[in-house]
Amino acid sequence: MDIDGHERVIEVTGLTRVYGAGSDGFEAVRGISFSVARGEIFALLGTNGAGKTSTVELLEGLAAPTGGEIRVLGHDPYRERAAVRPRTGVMLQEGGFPAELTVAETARMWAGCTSGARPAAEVLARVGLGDRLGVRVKQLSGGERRRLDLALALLGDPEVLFLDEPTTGLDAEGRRDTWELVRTLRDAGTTVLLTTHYLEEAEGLADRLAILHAGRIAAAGTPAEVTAGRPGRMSFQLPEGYHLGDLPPLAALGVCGHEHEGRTVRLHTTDPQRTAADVLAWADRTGLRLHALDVRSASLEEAFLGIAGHDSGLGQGVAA
Ligand SMILES: Nc1ncnc2c1ncn2[C@@H]1O[C@H](COP(=O)(O)OP(=O)(O)OP(=O)(O)O)[C@@H](O)[C@H]1O
Repeated sequence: MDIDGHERVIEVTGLTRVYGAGSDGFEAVRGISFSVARGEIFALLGTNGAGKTSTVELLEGLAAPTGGEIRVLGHDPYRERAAVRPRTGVMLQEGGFPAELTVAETARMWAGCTSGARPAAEVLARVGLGDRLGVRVKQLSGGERRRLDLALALLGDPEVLFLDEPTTGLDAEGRRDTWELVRTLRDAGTTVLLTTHYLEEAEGLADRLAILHAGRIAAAGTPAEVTAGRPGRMSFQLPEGYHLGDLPPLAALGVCGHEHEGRTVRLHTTDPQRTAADVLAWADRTGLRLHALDVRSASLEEAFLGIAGHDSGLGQGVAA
């Protein structure tokens, strides 16, 4: 089956995963369905404990689902692991490699277990570890370890790449380099499924995404589809002596919610252009200059908070 003419490389239907049994059982994944086309970057986004890792482990064939069905490259990744594994690359959250081995030794060891492995030095250079070949794993920084994990996932030149929080622990530059590499892989036809806490990462990188919340998909689509119809935001500082009540009636400005903290006013609006035009016209009429002026359409962050609530614990402003 196709998505807009592209082959579906990952198909998930009614997937459930229950930990434990009987009345003590906990349903971490509660009947989710989605598919990923060849050459697409698909992000699974969610709060802590939403079920991202539980889902990805099933896609990787590390455990059998409690219910539902998974097809990766047309096969059941658990029952037909031998058919799927050589064509997929997996970057787990914790690589757990022997601390005493060097970067080059680790990659060579891994290459020995990987069918059709690329030369280790080439792959390490690709993730920016070309000058760290002789360094022991225990001496690597957290970010360098994530890059080593990524290199190992790439050794077999996989058709499908699973990345579980690939940029956690990376600094802004390392994160951008990883995004660039993931885009290059996608452009060369690799299908990438990644999990992330970082909204900017999903927004900037993913062709499509699903927001998981409490084991269910709360929203899915392209970043633009997921944010469509969500309120945008206008914020500014009112000059000394002015109050929110001095503005025209908020409902008449298209405002559907607001916050006022100190001198800063934040308006939530379904029509940012109209709200901005009306507020600026009011400021002109009144002879005011509004400082720290900012108008923006709904971001994935707003969509996410709308779904998951304000205690989401998600990373924000990553690349700042
Ligand atoms: N082995 C297990 N036994 C029991 N419960 C588990 C087990 N593994 C995960 N869970 C629970 O399942 C739920 C989903 O966990 P999961 O690790 O899939 O979430 P996640 O979205 O990846 O979260 P995070 O972002 O924190 O990694 C959580 O409530 C977690 O406590």
